[in-house]
Amino acid sequence: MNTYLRILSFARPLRNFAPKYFIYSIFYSFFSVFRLVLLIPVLNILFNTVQNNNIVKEKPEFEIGTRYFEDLFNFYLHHYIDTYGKFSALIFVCAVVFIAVLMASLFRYLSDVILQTLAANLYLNLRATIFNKINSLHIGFIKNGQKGDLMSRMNNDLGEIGSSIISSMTVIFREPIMIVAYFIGLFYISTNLTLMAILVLPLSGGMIASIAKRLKKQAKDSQETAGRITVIMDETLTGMRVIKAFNANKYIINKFNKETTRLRDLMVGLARRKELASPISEFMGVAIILGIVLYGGNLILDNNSPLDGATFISFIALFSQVLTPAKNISKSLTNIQRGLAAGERIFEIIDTESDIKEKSNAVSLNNFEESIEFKKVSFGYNEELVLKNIDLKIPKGKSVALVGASGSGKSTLADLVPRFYDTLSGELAIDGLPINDYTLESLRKHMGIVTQDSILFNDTIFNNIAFGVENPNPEDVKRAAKIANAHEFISETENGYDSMVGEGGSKLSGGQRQRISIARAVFKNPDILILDEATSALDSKSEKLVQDALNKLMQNRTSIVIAHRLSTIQHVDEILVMDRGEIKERGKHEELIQKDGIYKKLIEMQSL
Ligand SMILES: Nc1ncnc2c1ncn2[C@@H]1O[C@H](COP(=O)(O)OP(=O)(O)OP(=O)(O)O)[C@@H](O)[C@H]1O
Repeated sequence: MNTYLRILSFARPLRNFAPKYFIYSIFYSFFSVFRLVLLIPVLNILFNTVQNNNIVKEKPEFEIGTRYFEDLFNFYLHHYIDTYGKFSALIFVCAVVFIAVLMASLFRYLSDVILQTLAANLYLNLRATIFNKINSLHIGFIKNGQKGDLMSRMNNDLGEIGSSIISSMTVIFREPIMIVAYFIGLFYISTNLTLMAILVLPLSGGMIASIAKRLKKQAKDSQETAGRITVIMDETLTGMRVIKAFNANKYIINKFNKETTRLRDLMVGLARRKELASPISEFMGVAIILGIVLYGGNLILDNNSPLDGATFISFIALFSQVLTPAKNISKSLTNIQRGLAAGERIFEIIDTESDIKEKSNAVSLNNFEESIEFKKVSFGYNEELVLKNIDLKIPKGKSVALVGASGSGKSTLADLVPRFYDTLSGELAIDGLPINDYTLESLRKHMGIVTQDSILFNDTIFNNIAFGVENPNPEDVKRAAKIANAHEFISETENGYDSMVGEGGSKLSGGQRQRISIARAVFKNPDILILDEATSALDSKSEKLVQDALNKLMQNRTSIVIAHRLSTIQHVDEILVMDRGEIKERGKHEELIQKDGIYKKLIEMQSL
């Protein structure tokens, strides 16, 4: 129930919808019941059993209450019978029924529109909340949580909420009002019969509730399986080259089939239980009606009863209508379980706290003046330490290069500077103040990052360079592209700076992608540059262009370069040689060569 209310709370502001919806529903229910109660006079006319005690000779005085309307109706009915005959009276009653049906339809439409608007708002707010959350969470969350699983929650689970919770809202909110209205009508027709019917109704309700209860667990299992299927599809699409090259299609197809078969089984199990609800309520409904027919029939056959045939038939007609909303509710209760399970998976994301928290009294880093300093910094993603006791000072304007074997902790060290992760112990300070004391935005404002796999967004070249900046100056964008040796090839594309780069930059070559991401960093003009160098995948001409662009980018900036090709970093102010999370050697290129240690070995290995 809590989850349901929490999902609903996303349809804010409820006060815009609730009162109108409530009023329309009441009108809808009133006219729905009214058109059925009108069956009594219709039947009485047809069966020739119009009772004299109902005759109203004088047009009644207006007063608020059902009595007035009943008398007014009877007055006109008998007026028509007396003046124009029974068929005219029948036309009169049918006309009133027609108007009642029309009004019921109108109010139903109005209330449905309100509910759909509410549903659309709910979707909007829920989507925005998840997306904002994902944007505000720490990097580790995205790396740890599988991307496909997150996508599945945003797509499949949101869809599930739509098809179960939202579509059930009509039922949950309007049908109870309908049931109350029907019961008022039923009591109005016959108190005894209604009381008897009420006694048996909870029985079927209880049976349905017990079915619904078990559904949620199965629903959750099936959504998790659907999530895993999305992960496999995502991986297959991105990794198709590798799958084909390694002849792994069979392996991946088997893996996929295993999960889809499991999903099929879960869905069949779910359907078995869910589909039980309808027949049970159908069966119980007919059983109850039969009971009423026997009980009411007995009353009528006993001639002393105040109940007449026409009233009894109307009662049955009205009662059979109560069963429809009751059945709808029971069906929705089972449906809702799927939505609740989906809601819980979505709330898991919404409730995740970011590991990277900003202090309430955080200050803004307005200008970077002096240095970045690591003081005995240690860090690990889990128990195992990936960085151990790092001591490092990078004065403003200087550049350091991190070299070392794969997995030695180079990227991790660089990731600590923009606070993608927090240190485990020790202190990382900028201008003497721990970076945790600065606001995240002001801290990252000073940083530019060029990653190894240039990340481009499916947008124009222009927007990729001016990424995240509102109303950028086109001249600045062009200047950045020129510095990054990208202007020439951009000008040669069909639409120049307005050319789309394709998904992940797929319409560009590797070197072009890198130069665009370098242009992005140039455009941002950051004080601190973090460079995950990757020129190894490029041909020599492209590599020269990229390297030249990188060198221009690094000029006069404080840079941390993760170097894969040692030939490119010989000019930096300090080279740090990392090994299993520790800085084992440090100094300038020549010093390290003379030292004849790890660095020299690395150089020798690369020149082989
Ligand atoms: N998100 C993560 N969760 C858990 N462990 C991680 C994570 N990222 C990296 N590691 C581990 O931390 C260690 C250091 O990784 P890191 O990426 O910093 O090394 P690197 O020197 O940059 O390597 P490479 O040159 O291959 O990029 C590795 O053992 C790696 O397995």
